[in-house]
Amino acid sequence: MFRQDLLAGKKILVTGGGTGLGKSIGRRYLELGAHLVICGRRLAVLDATADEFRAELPGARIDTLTCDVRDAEQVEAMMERLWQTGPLDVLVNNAAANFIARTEKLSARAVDAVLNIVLHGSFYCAIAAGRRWIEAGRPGNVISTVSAPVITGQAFTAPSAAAKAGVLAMTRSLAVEWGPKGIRLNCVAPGLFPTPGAWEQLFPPGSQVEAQERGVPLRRLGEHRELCDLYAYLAADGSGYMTGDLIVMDGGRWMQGAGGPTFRAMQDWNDAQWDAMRKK
Ligand SMILES: CCCCC/C=C/C(=O)SCCNC(=O)CCNC(=O)[C@H](O)C(C)(C)COP(=O)(O)OP(=O)(O)OC[C@H]1O[C@@H](n2cnc3c(N)ncnc32)[C@H](O)[C@@H]1OP(=O)(O)O
Ligand SMILES: NC(=O)C1=CN([C@@H]2O[C@H](COP(=O)(O)OP(=O)(O)OC[C@H]3O[C@@H](n4cnc5c(N)ncnc54)[C@H](OP(=O)(O)O)[C@@H]3O)[C@@H](O)[C@H]2O)C=CC1
Repeated sequence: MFRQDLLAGKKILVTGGGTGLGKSIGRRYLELGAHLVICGRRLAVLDATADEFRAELPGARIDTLTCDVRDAEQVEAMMERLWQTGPLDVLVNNAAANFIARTEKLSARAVDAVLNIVLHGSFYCAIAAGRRWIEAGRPGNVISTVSAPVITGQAFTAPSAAAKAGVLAMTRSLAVEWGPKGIRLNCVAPGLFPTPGAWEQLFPPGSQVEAQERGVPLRRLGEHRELCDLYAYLAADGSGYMTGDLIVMDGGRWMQGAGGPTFRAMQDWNDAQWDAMRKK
């Protein structure tokens, strides 16, 4: 889809880049010539991913940095180290946490566990990068991973929905505040893109009442490559006029809600069922 050197010369940080979607996005950035930096809390996970990438893509430039994004001091220290080898061009706020629970049963620590990673972590990273871009008079680019519940809300995952909605509000606020300085920010809301992390937390064995594809108008799950190409586009200069946007890539899943189960069932009606309905 893209020229192989689309991202050559760009240094890109993917938070939570050692696993799941962050790992897939990082791999795509490397394929397209970027200098990739990944961070997360577990160095062994980051190093294993980096080793895998180096074996797959000889010559790939990849650095690993441990950082708990909940801690503003660790974020500052990470950015300082990262900048020592040259400025960052793109920040991808991907690190997140989520779990299913009845909201009235959540402890304060449980609420904070999600809000601190998703909302505070994304804020700390955006400010630490943004301040450096502004001081240096450089353009910047922030891509934040949110989810469709920023539009709809989502029962039993209220802290994640609220935190991601906060990240969208941050994105739109800073798109205006920092736009004149050449810094742009956008959000991506992926639908169902299987990863061990998300599936362990959100779809435990036995919890499914129907095949997950049934809830998606396009009747399939997302492929990582499809999502990664969107992140590649957003990281590239060719998307330079996009800012403050929310791009949902979910096969139409989030729009199912308004029709309810009856209209959803109609997606699978045959001609006889439509004829019977007309004759009534
Ligand atoms: C298509 C649908 C849209 C989906 C959108 C979003 C998807 C995702 O974000 S998927 C990403 C999934 N990946 C992860 O969650 C990985 C990171 N997760 C974690 O690190 C843990 O799961 C964490 C969130 C619990 C944080 O770990 P840690 O900081 O080590 O926290 P503790 O284990 O000490 O727990 C803190 C606090 O939270 C309570 N708690 C933990 N799990 C649950 C639960 N399932 N239900 C209720 N409460 C939970 C835990 O008990 C602690 O509270 P206190 O007991 O009061 O101390
Ligand atoms: N998979 C899907 O279908 C969907 C995913 N998303 C979003 O996509 C993103 C990736 O999720 P996914 O790949 O599925 O799940 P993962 O669990 O694989 O990814 C979460 C990543 O965040 C890192 N992380 C968690 N807490 C911290 C922290 N405090 N500091 C630094 N890093 C941290 C984890 O690494 P470590 O534990 O080592 O710190 C891990 O690499 C998330 O933003 C998620 O909300 C949104 C909608 C759907």
